Amino acid sequence: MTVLDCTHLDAGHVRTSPCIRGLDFAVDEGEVVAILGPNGAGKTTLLLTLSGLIPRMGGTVRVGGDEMPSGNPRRAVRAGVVLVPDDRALFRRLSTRQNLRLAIHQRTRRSGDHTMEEVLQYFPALRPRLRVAAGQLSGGEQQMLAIARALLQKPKVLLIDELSMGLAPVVVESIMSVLRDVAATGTAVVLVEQHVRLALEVADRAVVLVHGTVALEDAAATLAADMGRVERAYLHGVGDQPTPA
Ligand SMILES: Nc1ncnc2c1ncn2[C@@H]1O[C@H](COP(=O)(O)OP(=O)(O)OP(=O)(O)O)[C@@H](O)[C@H]1O
Repeated sequence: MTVLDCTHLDAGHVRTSPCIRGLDFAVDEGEVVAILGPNGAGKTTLLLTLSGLIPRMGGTVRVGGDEMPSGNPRRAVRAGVVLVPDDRALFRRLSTRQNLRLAIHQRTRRSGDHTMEEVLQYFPALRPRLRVAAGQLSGGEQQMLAIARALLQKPKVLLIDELSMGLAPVVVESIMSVLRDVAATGTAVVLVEQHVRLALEVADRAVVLVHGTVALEDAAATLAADMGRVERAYLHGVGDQPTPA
């Protein structure tokens, strides 16, 4: 069942020139979708718009069938749309446990919220690090903490911007496998990723954004088996043109 549905979405930072134009995009419960595309394609802008951190310029965003007001991050979180931003936005001087406690304190009153214990089961590596300041954690541990904190909000749609940034591939793979477990519980996961191969390994479906529109969209496994299509979409903004002779 569709959990997030955008139609004719226009978004951006300068009203006269939206960098997302007329985007139609939907995600099902339990689906992992990778948003790929070259620098400046509008991937981060899309996540910021979906999470209400910047107002949209046109179109609609529905979560569980309910239309979201534009530019209302609290409402987005209440509806179940939770963002892990690319800078991870941790309280660096607070301990791992304090960061998690703050998230529990902030969470909404929806029933069935995750407890700290439940999210630590996803990331057991954080257990011995609970007293350590977030700023002292390794990059991988910080990313785990950022995702654990987001899970405490009991997201219906988890948006993650550049999970792999600054992390070794082996660390990224282990975090991505946790995301598959999260998706198996029905949470939709939307990953903006520069690391195309790793993203295609974990995702069910991938969307290549170029200049704010969908240049290519297909099952991740299909794209992983034909990276030439992905490369052509990046280079030319079209995914299905024949390779030039
Ligand atoms: N705060 C801002 N003010 C004005 N323009 C911005 C701002 N942030 C991004 N942009 C512009 O919006 C466009 C889309 O940027 P966005 O960061 O969404 O792209 P992206 O696909 O996430 O790329 P990257 O991988 O480089 O982050 C770019 O042209 C960028 O220069």
